[in-house]
Amino acid sequence: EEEEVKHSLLSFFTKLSNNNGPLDSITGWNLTSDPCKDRWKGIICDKRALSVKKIFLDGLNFSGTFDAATLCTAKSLVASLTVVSLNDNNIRGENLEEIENCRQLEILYIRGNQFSGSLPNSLPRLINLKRLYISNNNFSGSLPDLARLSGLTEFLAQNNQLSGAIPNFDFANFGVFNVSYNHFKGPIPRGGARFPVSSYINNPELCGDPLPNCPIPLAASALPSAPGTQKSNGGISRNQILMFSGYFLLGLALLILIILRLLRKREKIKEEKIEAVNNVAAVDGGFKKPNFNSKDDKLDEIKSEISDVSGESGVFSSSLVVLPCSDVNELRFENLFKAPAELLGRGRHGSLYKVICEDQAMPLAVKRIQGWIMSGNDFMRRMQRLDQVKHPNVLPAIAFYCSRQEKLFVYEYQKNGSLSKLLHGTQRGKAFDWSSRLSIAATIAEALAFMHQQLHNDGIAHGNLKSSNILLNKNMEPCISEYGLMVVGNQSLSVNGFQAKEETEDGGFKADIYGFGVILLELLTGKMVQNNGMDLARWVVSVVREEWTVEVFDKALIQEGASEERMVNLLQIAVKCVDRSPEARPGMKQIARMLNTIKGEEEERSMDASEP
Ligand SMILES: Nc1ncnc2c1ncn2[C@@H]1O[C@H](COP(=O)(O)OP(=O)(O)OP(=O)(O)O)[C@@H](O)[C@H]1O
Repeated sequence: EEEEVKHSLLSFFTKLSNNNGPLDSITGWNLTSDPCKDRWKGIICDKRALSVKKIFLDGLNFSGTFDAATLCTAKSLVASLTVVSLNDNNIRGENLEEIENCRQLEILYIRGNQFSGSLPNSLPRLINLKRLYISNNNFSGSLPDLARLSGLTEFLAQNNQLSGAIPNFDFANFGVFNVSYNHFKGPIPRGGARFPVSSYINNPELCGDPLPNCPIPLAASALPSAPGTQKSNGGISRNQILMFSGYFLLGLALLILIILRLLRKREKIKEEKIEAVNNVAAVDGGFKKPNFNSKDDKLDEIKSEISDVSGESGVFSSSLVVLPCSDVNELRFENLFKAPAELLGRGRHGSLYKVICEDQAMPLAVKRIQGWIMSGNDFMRRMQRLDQVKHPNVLPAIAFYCSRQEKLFVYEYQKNGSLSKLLHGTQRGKAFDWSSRLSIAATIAEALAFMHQQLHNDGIAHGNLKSSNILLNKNMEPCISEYGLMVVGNQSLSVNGFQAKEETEDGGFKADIYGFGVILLELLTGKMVQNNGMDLARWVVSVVREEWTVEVFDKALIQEGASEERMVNLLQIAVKCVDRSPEARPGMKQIARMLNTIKGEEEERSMDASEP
């Protein structure tokens, strides 16, 4: 039997590698060794090293064929094989119908290959299948009835040529689902609206929630009219009359709503004027008063955008507050708005502009947040408190502005970009080695622990911690930016793994821990974050649970020879930070301590290595 398994694996690999290429360079795959005991590359066996459980050959440049007939023949192999993962190669398919013989298969990942033609009709007979990734191939034709697979929880099929209807999946079971960029048509089955539009886009004939409604089929209007819907003498049926009166009433209601909104807007502008005057009064004690005399109405992009919302420019000028210890020359509101501004990003919570003021030595970054509901006095108190707590690795605001509808925050522009850019930007590939990553993680942890400790009683957490908010200063040291710009009970409740239902006093702080955990995962995996890091966290946790821990790490780190032991230690901290339950997440002080221990060990090792 063992021989049979070996033969079957070897012929499978030979076909995968097209009789050349990687197979030659992958040592150990031969008839004289044992796939489990001799740990063939890409093979994972059960704990007693008796049977092959998983085949994991992602990104190895295979350009041959996936022959399901060779893989799924040896009896003892098909009885134990649960995972086949061949993502990101250049493989085509052969005898795919035979896949049904690999009946224990739970995971089939063949994303990012050259598969074409129809999906095997036998797929729904893989009754243990839980995850199927076939995205970024050239599969065409309609999907087999995958809805029969009651255990299927993840299905990624984007970027193929698939057509026909989406099977009637029980979406309640799904954690991940994407069929975008295909040719699917017809209505999205019930429950499909659980997933965002991006899971369905670019299927021109697909319709229904969350996409626009499906057109009413023409056939229905061509049907003979039922009794009671007879046309009247004038040619219009009773139903049509009812429908038109419905439209008329709806139109009327809309008109009334618009008038009401306009009236309310006028009222708000009035209130805002009053509040702005109050704001100026409130800042006398703690802050430098702005030097202002603007009545200019030739404002640039930001100003006009803001004016759209407020309708009045002078109101804003009066409440720009410049913080005392900032390094800027007299910062005047009118100069800020006259200066050329470049939109750097429009995030979930606001927009960020780079502004170059003539009278300032350095460019500024201006963050604009809308819809933050907080009274002028509370806001001023918050900013005053934030200004009292300083840490060299937390970027302070230089100035801010507050109105009822929006807040502006002015920072020094950091030309070295963010941690997110460093990890995922065009510079990716430039050495960003393990010890630098570890050092950045430890520095952020210390800074965040300090801020949490100082501001705990004030209830001011960061609220939106993520790698794009970790900026690199001129010495390439990490600085936490935008601390305290999101408020618990407001925007932050739905972000960073912190759901409204879990609201507690410590909510914002626990959300920061989650955000920090996601940053650690980004540093370890090199992977991009989507969906507030929940996808990355879920993926890492599932891989770790499947005992593939090493597979999560960034290939650059593995190639560099980074210490697996310390990476695993860091991963363990990250996994604790992204625990679904906020109470189970450790505190920042404890995290900083653990990180410093790992960093200390790393430094000791490099000192040992450099000693003669
Ligand atoms: N002071 C700064 N100097 C230089 N770049 C900055 C500065 N602050 C932010 N950035 C960068 O500008 C880009 C846009 O910032 P923005 O804050 O709008 O994005 P975001 O953090 O993804 O969104 P949000 O905070 O609304 O969730 C990001 O890449 C960010 O790293």
